Amino acid sequence: MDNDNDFTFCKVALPSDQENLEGQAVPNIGDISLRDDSTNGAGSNPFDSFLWKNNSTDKKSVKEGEVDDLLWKNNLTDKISVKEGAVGSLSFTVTDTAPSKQTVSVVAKDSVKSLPQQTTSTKGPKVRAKVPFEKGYSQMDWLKLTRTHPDLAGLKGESNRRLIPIDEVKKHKGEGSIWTVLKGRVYNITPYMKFHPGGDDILMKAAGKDCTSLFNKYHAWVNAEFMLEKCLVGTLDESR
Ligand code: HEM
Repeated sequence: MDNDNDFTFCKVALPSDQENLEGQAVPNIGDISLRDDSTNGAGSNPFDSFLWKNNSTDKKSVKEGEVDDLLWKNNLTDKISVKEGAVGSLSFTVTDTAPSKQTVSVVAKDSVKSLPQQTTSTKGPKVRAKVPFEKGYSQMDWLKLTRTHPDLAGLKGESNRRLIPIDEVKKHKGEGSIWTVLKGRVYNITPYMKFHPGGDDILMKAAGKDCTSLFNKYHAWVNAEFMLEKCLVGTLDESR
């Protein structure tokens, strides 16, 4: 038989630029999952519009320095290590969030060029005063309560269009009844205390006074008008 016609054992050479790929695989490949990072998460969380004033991508797109916020939101409070590399035409990022769990994002190099916002920062996460919520006190639970409770504001039939002097607000700063003023509106936040993601201790700073500047200092983006809608007791009477 003429060996030139037998292709059975013909060796196929690798393209020269891939010759060294063998053995270059990501270690522990079995522990690595693939994640599509091409979306920025906007709209994927049912609370996005509930918690935040608008669905602007400002907060949720990953920009240099904003990764901390995203990590915090996803409860990734542990130290994060981010490794980047490239295999052929793919670049990858390995995010080590916990000792036993690794996540790798693989994106084509070309798409990275066309999406300049998909950058990561290896800067350590900021320490945020996030308080783990007690069972039954998540933001989902609060949303449900606002939809089912007949009188969260404790109005007992009174109108919530009443003008309320600050002196009256000051009287409601104790355990049984806690009012606050936010952007000119008076809210009975007593039922919200245990649902506050920053904790009820810090929210006590709002008790019996105008908390607008504190509120804006911590989270101006939070949609309090909507969240506390059912806690509205009136409008602050600024003339007194
Ligand atoms: C009275 C109306 C308030 C409402 C409806 C409210 C609501 C919220 C919400 C929804 C979050 C989670 C934020 C997020 O996921 O990005 C949060 C966190 C937090 N809030 Fe408030 N809050 C209020 C007032 C305040 C006040 C007056 C303070 C400070 C005295 C405060 C301090 C915090 C802190 C420290 C956190 C956690 C850390 C952070 O997100 O930076 N909050 N609050």
